[in-house]
Amino acid sequence: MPAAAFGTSDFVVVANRLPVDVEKAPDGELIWKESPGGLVTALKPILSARNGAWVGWPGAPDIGDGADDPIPGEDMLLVPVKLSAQEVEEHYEGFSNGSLWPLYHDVIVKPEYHREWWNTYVEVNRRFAEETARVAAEGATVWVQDYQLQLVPKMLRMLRPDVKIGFFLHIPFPPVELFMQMPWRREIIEGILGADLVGFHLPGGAQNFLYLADKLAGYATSRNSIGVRSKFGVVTVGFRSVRVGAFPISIDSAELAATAKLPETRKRARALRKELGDPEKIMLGVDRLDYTKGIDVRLRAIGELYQEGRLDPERHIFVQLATPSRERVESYRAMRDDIELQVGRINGNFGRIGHPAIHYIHRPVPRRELLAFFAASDVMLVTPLRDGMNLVAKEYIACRTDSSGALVLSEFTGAAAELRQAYQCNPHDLEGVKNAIDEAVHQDPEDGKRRIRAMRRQVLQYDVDRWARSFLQTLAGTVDETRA
Ligand SMILES: Nc1ncnc2c1ncn2[C@@H]1O[C@H](COP(=O)(O)OP(=O)(O)O)[C@@H](O)[C@H]1O
Ligand SMILES: O=P(O)(O)OC[C@H]1O[C@H](O[C@H]2O[C@H](CO)[C@@H](O)[C@H](O)[C@H]2O)[C@H](O)[C@@H](O)[C@@H]1O
Repeated sequence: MPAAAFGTSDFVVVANRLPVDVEKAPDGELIWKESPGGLVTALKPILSARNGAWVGWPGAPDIGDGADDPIPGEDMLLVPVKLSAQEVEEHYEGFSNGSLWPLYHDVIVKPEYHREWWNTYVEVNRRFAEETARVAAEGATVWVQDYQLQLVPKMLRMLRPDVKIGFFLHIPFPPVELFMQMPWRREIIEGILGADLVGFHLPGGAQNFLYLADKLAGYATSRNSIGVRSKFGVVTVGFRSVRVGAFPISIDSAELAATAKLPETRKRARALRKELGDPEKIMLGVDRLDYTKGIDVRLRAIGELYQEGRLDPERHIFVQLATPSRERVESYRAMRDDIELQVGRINGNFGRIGHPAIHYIHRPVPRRELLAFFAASDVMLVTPLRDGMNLVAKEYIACRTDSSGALVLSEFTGAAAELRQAYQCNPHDLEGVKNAIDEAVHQDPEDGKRRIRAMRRQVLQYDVDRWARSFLQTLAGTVDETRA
């Protein structure tokens, strides 16, 4: 366990969440658990390898003095920013997940804009900036993550002009017609432009941002060449140049593949198939329970495929693993009710005693068990209405070490730009989703192998280390911009 030593970290990641969440047991004892989501999955190996510091919220409101104690970390210094219940309600549940999240995900649900939420968002961003300013060593590299902290780059620059600042957005950045809804749109653009380098998953997000920097804030931008000769656009902010580019995130592919290949994982995968009644085909969904993920879409598609006899509930079963997420936000509660109603209805219509057509688990599954599920499943269903990247799709591909399996993938994920050989579908077109599932379940095994092999090459070559290196080398100015 590294000792807390402020002002000495050369590499600092700042993210809304720490990689571990705290829970207070009834006896007051603090229990630490891995936190949910792809951001943590991606950044944990990067920070462990670099021995840096991670500034973040420990994931529970009002935990008192306990979290000042050293936090169990793996080769990194964990620096908690503790938030009150009101701050969690207004910054995390309110402005981050009630305003920004739906706005940036194509307004799938209607965003709400409240001044109190915004004021708390500003305050919490300030706290993160101040904590980071204390931790970072002279001339450190600071990498700020995601939509919850878009004001931190500018605030930190004012406190610590000596540090290099990168900002990466893990969710889509919306087009101008949507972003213009945001009452504090100019403040957000200015906040992000405090960074030296701004990264998005896809060139489209970078283009949207560059357009808005010009239109809203009046900065000179060069943006025509993203994705053609150069991967970067530039915004001129006073005497500074802010580079803007696309850096698609990935996973620790080799580690995942190696773990999926272990005899224990294979044994567990075989046991899982048995426990599920040895069906001919297992379809799998793995998501945070979020309305962006299109869990309802795939359930509707499967229900209709059973109804039409194109899938057989005796032979083709579906397992949905759903991690609870943002449960105090109303739209999440409503979506959970809808999904659980659908699961019940489909099982009522097509299951029998001891043999449900759909298995639904509403809790996180341990990592090893999850990899066994990937290894055991014939068809992976990833059907978001909108998703920044979707690491689950890449994890499934990495775990298919014998090149069997099939991936049904929504065109509205960042991953679709790389995983071209998946059975791609438009999640708004139910017939299209049904056809993609039907094709994947009944694919020719040789064609399936060709597809998985091509996707494995992509995922193994472009892993999370390459993502981080490419971002950090660009930030350090040590990369040829036309070839990165
Ligand atoms: N039910 C679950 N149990 C365990 N891990 C999960 C579960 N659902 C999702 N995960 C993990 O959380 C991460 C989700 O990342 P991603 O697909 O990028 O979406 P997001 O970050 O929006 O949740 C992946 O690493 C995935 O394996
Ligand atoms: O912290 P939570 O509110 O529980 O949410 C978990 C994370 O969800 C989002 O993940 C995104 O990042 C992934 C990695 O880049 C990407 O693959 C996925 O498409 C995104 O949805 C969110 O952006 C994170 O900040 C959250 O921690």
